[in-house]
Amino acid sequence: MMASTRSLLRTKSLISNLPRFSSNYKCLDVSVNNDNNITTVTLKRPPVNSLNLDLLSEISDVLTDLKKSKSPGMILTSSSDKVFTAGLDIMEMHKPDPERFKQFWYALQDVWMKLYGSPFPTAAAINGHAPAGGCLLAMCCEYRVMVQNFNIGLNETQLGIVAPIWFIKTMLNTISIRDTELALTTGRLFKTDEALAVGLIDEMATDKADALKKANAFFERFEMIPPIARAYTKDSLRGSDIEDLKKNREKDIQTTLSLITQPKVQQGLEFYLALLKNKKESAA
Ligand SMILES: CC/C=C\C/C=C\C/C=C\C/C=C/C(=O)SCCNC(=O)CCNC(=O)[C@H](O)C(C)(C)COP(=O)(O)OP(=O)(O)OC[C@H]1O[C@@H](n2cnc3c(N)ncnc32)[C@H](O)[C@@H]1OP(=O)(O)O
Repeated sequence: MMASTRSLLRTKSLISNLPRFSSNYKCLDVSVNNDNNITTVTLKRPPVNSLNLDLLSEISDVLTDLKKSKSPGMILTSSSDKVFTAGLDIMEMHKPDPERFKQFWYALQDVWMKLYGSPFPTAAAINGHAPAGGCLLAMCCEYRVMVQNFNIGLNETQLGIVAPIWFIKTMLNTISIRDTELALTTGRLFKTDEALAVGLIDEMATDKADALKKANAFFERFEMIPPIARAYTKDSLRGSDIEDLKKNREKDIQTTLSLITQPKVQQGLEFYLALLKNKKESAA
C-alpha cells in the first residue's frame, strides 16, 4: 500500500472513531494525542494515587469507553512526580465495611479484566513508585517504560497479605517463574534498573517526558498490523487467565473478604499504616 493511501486510511479511521470521554472524571485526566490518536490516562488522586473504589470505578469506565471507540492505544501514567500509584488504598482494607469491600474488590477485578484483556495496545509510563496494585496496573499493560530511581514490585507479603492468584499470573506473564517466586515470597520492590534487568519493565526513562515519548513510540510497532490479528493474539495469550477469574469471581471476593478481616491481618495492616505515618514524623 502506498504511504499516502495508508495515511489517508488512518486519518479516516481516526475521524470516525474519535473517542468521546466524560469530562466528569474526578481522579483522572484523559487526553488524546492529535498525532497518533493514542489516549493518555493520567491518574490524579493526590497524594499517592491510592486505588480506592472511586478511582477504580473511573479507570473501569475509561477502559470501557476506549474499547467502544476502538481506540488505537492507551498510555497509563500519573500526575504525581514521585508516585505512579501506591497500590490499593489501605483504608479500603482496614476495618472494612463488608458491602463496601465487595464493591471495591469487584471494581478491582473489573479493572484487571478490562486492562489485562484490552483489545487495544497499552503502555505504562511509570513516572514514580509502583508498589503492589501499582505494579499490577503496570504489568497489565503490554509495555512498560519507567523513570529511573523509583521502586516497583508486588510487596504484599511485607504487609502480611497475599497477592491473589490473578496478580501472580500477571507477574508470570511478565517475568520468569523463578523470579516471580523469589519476588513474591520476599515482597521485593525492584529499583528501576533492577526491574529492567529482570524484564519487569521494558525501557528506562530519564523523566516523565522521556517516558511518554518512549511509550508513544511503542505504538508505531502496530501501524502495519491489522488490529483484529493483534487482539486475537493477545487474547490467546491472556484470555484463559481472565476466564479463570470470571468463573471464580464471587469466590474470589468472599475469600478475600474473609482473609482480610482476620484479626491478625488487620493487626498487620495497622502496623504497616503506623510505619507509613512514623516515616513522615521522623522525616519532619
Ligand atoms: C493472609 C492473607 C491476607 C490477605 C489476602 C487478601 C487480600 C490481599 C489483597 C491485596 C492485595 C493488595 C494490594 C495493594 O496494593 S496493598 C497497598 C500496598 N502499597 C504499599 O505498600 C505502598 C505504601 N506506600 C508507600 O510506600 C509510600 O507512601 C510511597 C513510596 C508510595 C510514597 O511515599 P511518599 O513519601 O511520597 O508519601 P507518604 O508520606 O508515604 O504517603 C503520603 C500519604 O499517603 C498515605 N498512603 C501511602 N500509601 C497508601 C496506600 N496504599 N493506601 C492508603 N494510604 C496510603 C500515607 O499514609 C500518607 O498519609 P498521611 O500521613 O495521612 O499524609
